[in-house]
Amino acid sequence: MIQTWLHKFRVAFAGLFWALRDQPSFHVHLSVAAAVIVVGVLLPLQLWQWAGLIFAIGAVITAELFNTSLELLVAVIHPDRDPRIGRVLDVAAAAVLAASLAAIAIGLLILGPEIYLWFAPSQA
Ligand SMILES: Nc1ncnc2c1ncn2[C@@H]1O[C@H](COP(=O)(O)OP(=O)(O)OP(=O)(O)O)[C@@H](O)[C@H]1O
Repeated sequence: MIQTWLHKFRVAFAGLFWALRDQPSFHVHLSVAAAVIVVGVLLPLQLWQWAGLIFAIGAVITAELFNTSLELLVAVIHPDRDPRIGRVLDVAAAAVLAASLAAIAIGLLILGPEIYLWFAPSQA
């Protein structure tokens, strides 16, 4: 039982590390996520704000992993160009776009006011 779960984790982490190593899009997503986390650490964020940021980062990474998975699958089962395959990949890319736009909105809503308060002159 434990061996089965260890195997599930091992293959999942292998997929994650492969995507991190070989997919340039991931480097962009991870750089932005790292920048958001650094800014978040500098600000006095509450737990629910961290939860929002982590959820947004997780959603983008999840969408990118599914997109990458589909690209790999298409490369194997249908390497020739086909407009229907193109539409499948376009929709998968749109999922990453939708998650990224939502993450940008969440980041601005959470970090925007905090950054403003950080730079605003004290009223005291
Ligand atoms: N086999 C195919 N048939 C038709 N169109 C394709 C095919 N492969 C790729 N495309 C088109 O090229 C676009 C980019 O696909 P590709 O797999 O090159 O993604 P990518 O630019 O490497 O994305 P990412 O940076 O997420 O890895 C697709 O959205 C699709 O419109």
